[in-house]
Amino acid sequence: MEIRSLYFDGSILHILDQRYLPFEVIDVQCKTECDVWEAINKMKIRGAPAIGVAAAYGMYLGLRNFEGSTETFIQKAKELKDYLDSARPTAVNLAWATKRILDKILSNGEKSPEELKQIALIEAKNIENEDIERNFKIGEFGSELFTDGDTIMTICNTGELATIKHGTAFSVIKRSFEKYKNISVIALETRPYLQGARLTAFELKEAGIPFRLITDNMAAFVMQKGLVSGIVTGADRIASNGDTANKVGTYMLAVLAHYHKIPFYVAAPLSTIDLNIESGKEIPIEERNSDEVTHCMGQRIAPNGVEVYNFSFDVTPHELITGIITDKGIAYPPFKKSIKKLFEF
Ligand SMILES: CSC[C@H]1O[C@H](OP(=O)(O)O)[C@H](O)[C@@H]1O
Repeated sequence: MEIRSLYFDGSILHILDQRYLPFEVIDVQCKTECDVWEAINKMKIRGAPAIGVAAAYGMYLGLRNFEGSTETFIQKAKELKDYLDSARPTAVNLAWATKRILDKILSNGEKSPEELKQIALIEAKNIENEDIERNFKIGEFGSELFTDGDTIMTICNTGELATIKHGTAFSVIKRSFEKYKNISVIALETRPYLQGARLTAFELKEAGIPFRLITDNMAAFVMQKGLVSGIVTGADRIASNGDTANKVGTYMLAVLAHYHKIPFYVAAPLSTIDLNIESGKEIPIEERNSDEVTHCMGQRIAPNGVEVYNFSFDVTPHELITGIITDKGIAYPPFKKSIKKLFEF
């Protein structure tokens, strides 16, 4: 079954509501920028690259019925970017995508609003199509790091549902499975949204890749038992020094990998690298509703009124990262230098 996180039919942005997977396939029809904002904020669609593409289409949906001068059209586009960027703060791909659309409009400021609407739509389609090629290349580069018989651990979901196609860390896993014998996966369930149990397990099964699903608190023991050859995770924002924000629990894996001398890789397109920040200290970490912690699949599991922490991401210091796999190649320490070099290609 072909899994698509989203598709634009020329009028409506269709989003697969991931909150109900793998049990129900529900199509969310986004007709306005508000529909897109809600789809991102409520995690109907999630995954850094996927929310970037959704927001790019959200810019078009917010502009397509605009009437007025080019000057007020540009002002509207700037307001739309700020609005859509506010849906979720951590994944830089969101703001990167809306900036792509705004910059395209600004560089064509002499055109009419009707022409600029089409330019915005074409740029959104470009961002969508580029994601496919980028992720395929991530898989090619990353699979060079593995060999026959390897077991790859991963957290959260970085597959087709988090991107447009191939995935990021999932692309490395899939390409390794295609190239080598006896590749298998250990996937963390990834509380509280259960991206691993609900989405990655679904995608691995669809792909016919052997895997074991584990609870997040099993990760250390599984590593101590020597069952993990390497770890590949996704990323939501990578600072210019290589510090990486990713799903909460990633930092835990990195520390454990360091202790157990297991290679720890991050996989992401260049659009996930934020050269405007020096370190992970500057990355905004999203905190979500406490219900996600006190409930599981809508079922209350904690007493009423308990206090929680619900950090949706954490930051892995670059010192714990073996390499960063991108669509332009693999960056190795010192990351400040190697990341900069990737942008020169
Ligand atoms: C290739 S997806 C990158 C990243 O996004 C996920 O977060 P969320 O499910 O909250 O959107 C997770 O951190 C993935 O690694």
